[in-house]
Amino acid sequence: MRFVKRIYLLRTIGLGVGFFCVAAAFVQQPVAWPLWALLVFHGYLWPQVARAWALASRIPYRAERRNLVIDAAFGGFWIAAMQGNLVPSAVILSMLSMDNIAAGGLRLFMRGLYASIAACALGWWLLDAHWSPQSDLPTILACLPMMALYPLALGKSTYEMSKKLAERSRQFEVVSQMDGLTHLFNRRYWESLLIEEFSQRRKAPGAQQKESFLLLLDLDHFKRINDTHGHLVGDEVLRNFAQLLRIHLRKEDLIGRYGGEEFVVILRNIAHADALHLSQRLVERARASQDGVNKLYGCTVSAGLVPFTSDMEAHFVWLQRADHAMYCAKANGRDRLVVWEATLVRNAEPATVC
Ligand SMILES: Nc1nc2c(ncn2[C@@H]2O[C@H](COP(=O)(O)OP(=O)(O)OP(=O)(O)O)[C@@H](O)[C@H]2O)c(=O)[nH]1
Repeated sequence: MRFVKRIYLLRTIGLGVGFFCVAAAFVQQPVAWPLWALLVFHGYLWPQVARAWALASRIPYRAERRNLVIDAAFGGFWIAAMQGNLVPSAVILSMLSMDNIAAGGLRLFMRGLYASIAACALGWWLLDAHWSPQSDLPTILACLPMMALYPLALGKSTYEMSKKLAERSRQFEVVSQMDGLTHLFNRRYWESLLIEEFSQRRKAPGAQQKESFLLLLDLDHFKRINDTHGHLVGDEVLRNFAQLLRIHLRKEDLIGRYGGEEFVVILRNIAHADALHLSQRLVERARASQDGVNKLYGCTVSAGLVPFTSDMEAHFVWLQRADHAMYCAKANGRDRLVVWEATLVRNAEPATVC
């Protein structure tokens, strides 16, 4: 529909001023009234007819491409009717080509060209035309508005469209990075941020004064929320917890939903004591959010915190350590923070201390 609207505007301008090119050639070499009538129809009625026809069809975009080929055929016919009057013929051909290549690339351009050649040959034969390429001064002058106005209109319309496309693709990019429920970063995108942070830290370990931490948070007994209150409330808890993270973390922290009821945060460029304090505060805030607007329906959170250390060979080691620390928090009774350290040994018995 938008394509039809765009072409309608361009066609109205193009044919409105193009009328004068052909009309001037008809004055230079007089023609019979049916050709004048056809010219008036093409110049001022055809844009309306083409739009209505395209909009009434099942696939307006395809119908409009067909209309563009008809435009090209009209162009070819006018060249024959003007007996090859050189300046208006060249202007019409170049404007039509520009139109078709802009609207449908080389393929539409070639289809338009064939249609122009066929209609020109048919017109030449029907009208028994004679090659008469001279253009007098009034004809040349009548072509000037077309040469000046139409490329401007087409350029403006193409610019507007590419601006819209750039905006759309930016929106798509943002949407593709987000988790639909919580509007935090989704796992795929967040993991790419983790890889980036990891490689920056590996490349230049001393570049930042402070450290980077990975924090993994998992809601406790979340299944119970779903089982007791239903999935809609479960979703609400996930959204509320995401909001809690947004409120209490810093703007440089990269927060993602890792999956289900698991959340991950990269705490960038932060002192050890601050990372610890921030993470501990999140656990306490979750515990305190049992009612109020952002309530968690009794859910607490278990968290694992891991500093970046240069002995990690890959980003997933960082993740594994965070998972390990979080698992220890669960195993130690949940609702707590565990900071990873090398002595932390995963125990086979979930109930025992890590
Ligand atoms: N409402 C809702 N539930 C989800 C979503 N994603 C995962 N879940 C549920 O989250 C629950 C996770 O359950 P478990 O893995 O047993 O974890 P838990 O109950 O939190 O237990 P612990 O982690 O051991 O404390 C499952 O019931 C999933 O169906 C979601 O997007 N919305």
